[in-house]
Amino acid sequence: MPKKFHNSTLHPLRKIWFIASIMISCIFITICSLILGIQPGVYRAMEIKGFQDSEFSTLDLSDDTKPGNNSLLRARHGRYLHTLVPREETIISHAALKFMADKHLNANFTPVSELQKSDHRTFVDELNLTGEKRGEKLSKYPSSSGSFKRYNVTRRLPYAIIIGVKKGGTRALLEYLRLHPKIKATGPEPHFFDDNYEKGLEWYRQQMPSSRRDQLTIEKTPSYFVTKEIPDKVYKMSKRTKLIVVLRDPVTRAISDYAQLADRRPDVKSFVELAFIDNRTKIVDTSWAIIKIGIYIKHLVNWLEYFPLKQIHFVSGENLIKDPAHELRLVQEFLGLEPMIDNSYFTFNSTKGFPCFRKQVNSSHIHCLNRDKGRSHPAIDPSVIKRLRDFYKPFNSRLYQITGQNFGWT
Ligand SMILES: Nc1ncnc2c1ncn2[C@@H]1O[C@H](COP(=O)(O)OS(=O)(=O)O)[C@@H](OP(=O)(O)O)[C@H]1O
Repeated sequence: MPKKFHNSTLHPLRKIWFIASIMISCIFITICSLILGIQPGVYRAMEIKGFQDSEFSTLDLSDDTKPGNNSLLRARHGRYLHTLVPREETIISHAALKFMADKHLNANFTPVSELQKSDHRTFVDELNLTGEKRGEKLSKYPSSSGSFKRYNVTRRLPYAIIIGVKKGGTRALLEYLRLHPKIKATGPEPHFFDDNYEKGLEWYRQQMPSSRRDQLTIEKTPSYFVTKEIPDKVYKMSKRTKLIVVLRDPVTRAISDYAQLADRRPDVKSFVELAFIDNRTKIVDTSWAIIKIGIYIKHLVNWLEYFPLKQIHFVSGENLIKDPAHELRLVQEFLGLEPMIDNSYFTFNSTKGFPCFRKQVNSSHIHCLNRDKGRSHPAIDPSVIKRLRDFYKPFNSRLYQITGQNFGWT
């Protein structure tokens, strides 16, 4: 098996769509299709990956980039290979450089258009992904050595999405994740896949915050989880998208959702009137959205048609309040990040009844979510609560079974 290095530091060239790809018997460097403006596929010695398939999700194109004086690697073993070493700020992975040096290999250039003419095989599953546009502005950040290196700062389609659930604690989770230096998160919910889909992926990308190439972009729109058509749409954007769902006891969730509704529409009917088809028989009205959202397993099944379970991370909404650092550790792990958000960021605010947090670990300034998070709930008769708990029980059991996670709702 050839050993693969994913080179996330190569610097592609303007005009001439060069590829940075090295294949010398055991080294194979891949690069993202977007950079080249060509479909993912295998082009002789190089592999072009789809946008999200490649961590290299930036377009490092700048107007002043020109081919440098280095030249393409030409393999000695009958196979040719291509890479680019255009200018001094172009960095090839150390592994590749060392290998080249060890083998006394030279560099050279070959336009991608030429490579495309030669044998080409397309990966079917990564077609038509769009992502970042060419020619985005480059920003400068000081490197650790004190000199300036070019880092591509641009807006990127999300690497992970908090897809639900409404009133689960999604805002808290997003704000906590924002504390991680490798995470960039949206502010408002973009509602791309439900309300703005016709605007296209470029519109969606524009809703994202700018990020460096070593940062992950995350958005949250809790309505995604319960909308049937959305898994397909997310899959079409990228089947690699990581999905996060914050789940909270469906009965408390329903009451929380109702409390918000009643805040906005004081003339709304009582919870009991809406929750049951008939108050006397106490048949639960499953057509009421506030009830329907809580049948989590039903919605999850739609996602599982497109995404494997291991690509979906479930956060316990209750634990997120009780022990945010623990839940955050699991999420950071899931995202493949070094765990940096720990206990030292959180402090429990007993007046609010929720954790609040500091944005910098040493800061004395504490932030809490605003007043529409953690609002007081209307008092609901215990018999109503019991009836709803009984209603959700079989669905919850199935959820525990499928996810392998017991959320402990009774
Ligand atoms: N730190 C902190 N501060 C305040 N609130 C917190 C926090 N952590 C979790 N929660 C719970 O988040 C619930 C709101 O969930 P969402 O943010 O998903 O709501 S929304 O769907 O975006 O409207 C919100 O629901 P309510 O208590 O019913 O308001 C809270 O229970």
